[in-house]
Amino acid sequence: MTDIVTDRAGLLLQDVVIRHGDRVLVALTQHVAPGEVLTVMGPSGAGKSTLLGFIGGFLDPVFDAEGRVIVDGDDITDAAPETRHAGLLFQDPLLFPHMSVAGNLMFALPADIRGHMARMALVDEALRGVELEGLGARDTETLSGGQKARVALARVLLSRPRMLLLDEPFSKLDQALRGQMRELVFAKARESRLPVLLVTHDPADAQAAGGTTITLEP
Ligand SMILES: Nc1ncnc2c1ncn2[C@@H]1O[C@H](COP(=O)(O)OP(=O)(O)OP(=O)(O)O)[C@@H](O)[C@H]1O
Repeated sequence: MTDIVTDRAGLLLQDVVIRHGDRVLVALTQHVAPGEVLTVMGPSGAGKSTLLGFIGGFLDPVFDAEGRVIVDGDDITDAAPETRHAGLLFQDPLLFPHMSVAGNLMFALPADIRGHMARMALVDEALRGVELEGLGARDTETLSGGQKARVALARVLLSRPRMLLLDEPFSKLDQALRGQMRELVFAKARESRLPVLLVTHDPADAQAAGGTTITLEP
């Protein structure tokens, strides 16, 4: 066991080992401070998405996992996925099609925020936060790739996450958009003091993230 203080803020992965049969895919202990990024790199099949699945609570049962996932001192290792409050972003923005931007964002708002006006105000604020002010009424199908990525980010932030788990979220964007989007995501994480785990194949993402980078072995 690694001797680590578990009550500090941020995301702590303590003595995590993930196996598939006899193969050890992941073996690590890492702490990600609020607002900081841990970048996970490594070749295809190394286990990057598997690690995200373990943290988010959606690890396929073909894997054996041990170790603890601790967020702001709370041990969530055995918690149901929906109670972990992980904000997930993937390559694909996964927006609900043929629904307005505001409709997509409304879905993410916690149920304890009541009243249409209060909910709309939060949606509008979230849209301003990702520089999409005034686009609430648009059908998501009519948005550009970069705009869809911003809506996906706004939706995740509205869900009041305790951490961000990002699986190659910039890889479908072209070079210029990719740079803008990663700056926006990292800025929002710092602003909201969210620890971030970023899976990527792009060393430029790791460099822009500025935190620790680990490389999983094939
Ligand atoms: N449901 C599953 N059943 C069996 N093997 C699986 C399953 N999911 C993943 N694997 C295997 O586990 C290993 C790790 O997969 P994982 O998706 O975590 O890799 P990755 O590093 O994210 O790869 P990529 O960069 O291609 O996304 C791979 O060998 C993969 O084939």
